[in-house]
Amino acid sequence: MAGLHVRHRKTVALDSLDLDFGPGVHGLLGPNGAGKTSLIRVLATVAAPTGGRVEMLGEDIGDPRGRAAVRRRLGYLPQEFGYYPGFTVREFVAYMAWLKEMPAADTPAAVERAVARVGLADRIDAKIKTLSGGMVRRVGIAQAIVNEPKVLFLDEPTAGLDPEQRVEFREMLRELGATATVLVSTHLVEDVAAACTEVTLIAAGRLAYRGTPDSLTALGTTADGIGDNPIERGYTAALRAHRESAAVREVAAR
Ligand SMILES: Nc1ncnc2c1ncn2[C@@H]1O[C@H](COP(=O)(O)OP(=O)(O)OP(=O)(O)O)[C@@H](O)[C@H]1O
Repeated sequence: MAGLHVRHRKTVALDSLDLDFGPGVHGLLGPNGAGKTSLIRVLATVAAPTGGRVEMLGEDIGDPRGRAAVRRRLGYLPQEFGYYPGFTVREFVAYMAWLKEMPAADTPAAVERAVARVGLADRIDAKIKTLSGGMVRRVGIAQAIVNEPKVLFLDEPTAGLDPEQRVEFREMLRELGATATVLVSTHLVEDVAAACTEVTLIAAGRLAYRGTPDSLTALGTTADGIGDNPIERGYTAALRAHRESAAVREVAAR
């Protein structure tokens, strides 16, 4: 993507962002209001940017035909996902497969595979309204992966999962990252350390840091950050360094 700009009324959520994501699992980190959801919504083609260009899977998503082609190969779990409480898990995931224009003949097996992958095979015919919050989150992940997407966007996917499910989820992320580009927004720095191949940190709509989880951890052992473990210290140190250089640039521009 190049020069990506998103504005919500007077708030600039993304400020001329230039980024590329290759195969693997990318952790998207940043403080509240950094612009993570705004970025994911544009990449998932549910919101149009106010400026800039995004190319994905060889298509320009600013073009309706490119967007339609990408949507069939894309998976998206929104931060808050809407579902029909009276639907069963099977019905809901099948409905999402239909929206993604999957061939009807492939859908039943694909639904069962996706639901099994998130550990809900035994609840596939339960109504969603009877599931716990963490299980509903897993239904959200199942609908995102039902079409075996080449690009997958997950906005806070581990919110509401219990510790055991989070560990299982990280394992699934690593598997998904072997064949797809996965972008995961999270506040849980330890999820990033465990499952991501690359970390992108944004702050106030700009790129603040990019590197591997190991390089962020290394930063936490040498730089002056705060946190309970090296990667958390790396995160806070990178954020601080970015804010200091942004302040210097602002003074210089006056
Ligand atoms: N619909 C909206 N109307 C007005 N302002 C918005 C809207 N959506 C987002 N914003 C603003 O845009 C900025 C970026 O928000 P965004 O939700 O993308 O951040 P985030 O990094 O996902 O935050 P969080 O970690 O809290 O989920 C924030 O200042 C937010 O207040």
